[in-house]
Amino acid sequence: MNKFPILEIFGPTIQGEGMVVGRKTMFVRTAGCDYSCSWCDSAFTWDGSAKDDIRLLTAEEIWNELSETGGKRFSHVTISGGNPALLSSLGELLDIFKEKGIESALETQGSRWQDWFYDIDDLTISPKPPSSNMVTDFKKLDEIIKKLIDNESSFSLKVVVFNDEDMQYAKKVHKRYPSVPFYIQTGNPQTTEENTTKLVSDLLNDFEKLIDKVSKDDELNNVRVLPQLHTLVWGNKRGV
Ligand SMILES: C[S@@+](CC[C@H](N)C(=O)[O-])C[C@H]1O[C@@H](n2cnc3c(N)ncnc32)[C@H](O)[C@@H]1O
Ligand SMILES: Nc1nc2[nH]cc(C(=O)O)c2c(=O)[nH]1
Ligand code: SF4
Ligand SMILES: [Mg+2]
Repeated sequence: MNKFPILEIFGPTIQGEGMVVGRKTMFVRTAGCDYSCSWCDSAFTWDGSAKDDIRLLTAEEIWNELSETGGKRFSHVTISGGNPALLSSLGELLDIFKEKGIESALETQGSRWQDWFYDIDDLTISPKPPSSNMVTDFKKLDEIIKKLIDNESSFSLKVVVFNDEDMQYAKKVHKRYPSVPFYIQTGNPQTTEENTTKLVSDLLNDFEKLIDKVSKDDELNNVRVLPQLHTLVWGNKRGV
């Protein structure tokens, strides 16, 4: 039995981001990432600060905990991290979902491929813009996107935008893969702010500015602009 490093299992809540925003879902958050984005809102998955909370669980144990936590009140599970695509055997969990009639979503940055991506219902690839300090391997990303297009997978691209340079990057990604549904998401620069009223007010301002930029840009006609809905509701709270 393979074991997977798990940091959080929570829900039901709503998917706060991207292609299935608003969908009622459970979350499974894996530990470990091959990136270290400067603004990561889940840095505890890779910076060592929550290393004592990591549990090694089998797919069956993850399923049992999802069932105990969510009861009969869910039909969809989102796998996020960290980068869940580091886990080559995670297909074992997707086999259980299939058997139980549960739909799945994945959040990953497009740095690694796994064949179990084919079994995900709503797959989000979120390449990282310059403000993250990460560098996109476009050869790898090309390979991943080609496989998903050839398989007719339901997937999207989501780029978080903090500044004009990020917007240029977002445009470059959208141009490179014009047939892939494209989402632009507000960046949260205050991931440790505890004053939710202030945070939400600032984020709504940033969201408005982002909408304005996209509205004025003739290369961004076929895109969707979204905030992180969960952050607008719960601020930087974990496990929601
Ligand atoms: C925490 S990541 C985990 C999954 C995967 N490592 C990835 O980055 O796609 C989940 C999503 O949150 C986004 N995200 C992380 N920090 C953020 C921030 N400060 N503001 C807005 N979105 C953020 C990421 O870009 C990604 O789309
Ligand atoms: N409600 C909610 N929606 C989310 N969408 C992506 C999340 C993530 O951290 O990957 C996330 C999260 O942590 N909570
Ligand atoms: S790739 Fe995702 S989890 Fe990893 S550091 Fe970046 S935002 Fe955080
Ligand atoms: Mg998050």
